[in-house]
Amino acid sequence: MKKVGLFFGTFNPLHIGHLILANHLVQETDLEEVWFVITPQSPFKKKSSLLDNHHRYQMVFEAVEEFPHLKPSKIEFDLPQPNYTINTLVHLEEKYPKGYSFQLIMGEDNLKSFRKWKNYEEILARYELLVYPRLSEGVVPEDLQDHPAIHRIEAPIIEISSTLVRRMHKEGKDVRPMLPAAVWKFMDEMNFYR
Ligand SMILES: Nc1ncnc2c1ncn2[C@@H]1O[C@H](COP(=O)(O)OP(=O)(O)OP(=O)(O)O)[C@@H](O)[C@H]1O
Ligand SMILES: O=C(O)c1ccc[n+]([C@@H]2O[C@H](COP(=O)([O-])O)[C@@H](O)[C@H]2O)c1
Repeated sequence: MKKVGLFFGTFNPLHIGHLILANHLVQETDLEEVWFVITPQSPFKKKSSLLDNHHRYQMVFEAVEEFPHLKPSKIEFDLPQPNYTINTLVHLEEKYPKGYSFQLIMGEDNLKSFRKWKNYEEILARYELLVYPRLSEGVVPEDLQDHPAIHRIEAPIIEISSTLVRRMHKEGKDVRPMLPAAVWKFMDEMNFYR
């Protein structure tokens, strides 16, 4: 049984915060692989300045190419939008009926609003959540604090965001240290987020 951690996001673009976290999980937990699931349309996010799915995929693909345990996933590209994670999980179980066991990777910020996710109770009944620390406002709801399906894991906190990268880049500032080299190269060549 291959243990796969699913890391959902818009990755607009992927930055080193995402990459460091995914690598940390693969190195420090019993996850064999982490899949970056590129979400076409996140339920609570606006579509403004969102690059085409395939361009976001391409950047993840190039960034993880040299890391054999990290993979990009297009699984949500043909699913209805906005992309509810429960639907994707059902689809994944159909596509990989044997040999894989999936867990969800989630930042503590998302856990705080997790009760707004579609069918979150069903997700918790069927999947383990690996929750890593983030700096964020608010509190984790009491019923999720000691939930048996929720596992806290240690990981470095790197508080940068794609929004910050896009904003600074648009202002003509240097963002290269925040991006994997391949992401920067593609973004620059394609004139993204200008
Ligand atoms: N610096 C970070 N460290 C760890 N996890 C992060 C970091 N930034 C975002 N994440 C998490 O990674 C997942 C995918 O992130 P997403 O693509 O939404 O990036 P983002 O940087 O938050 O984007 P945006 O600024 O465009 O909203 C989300 O679950 C998000 O909480
Ligand atoms: O299923 C839901 O209801 C749901 C609600 C919000 C977010 N998600 C998933 O979580 C991912 C990260 O969310 P966000 O808002 O931090 O970008 C996003 O790409 C979706 O895959 C899922």
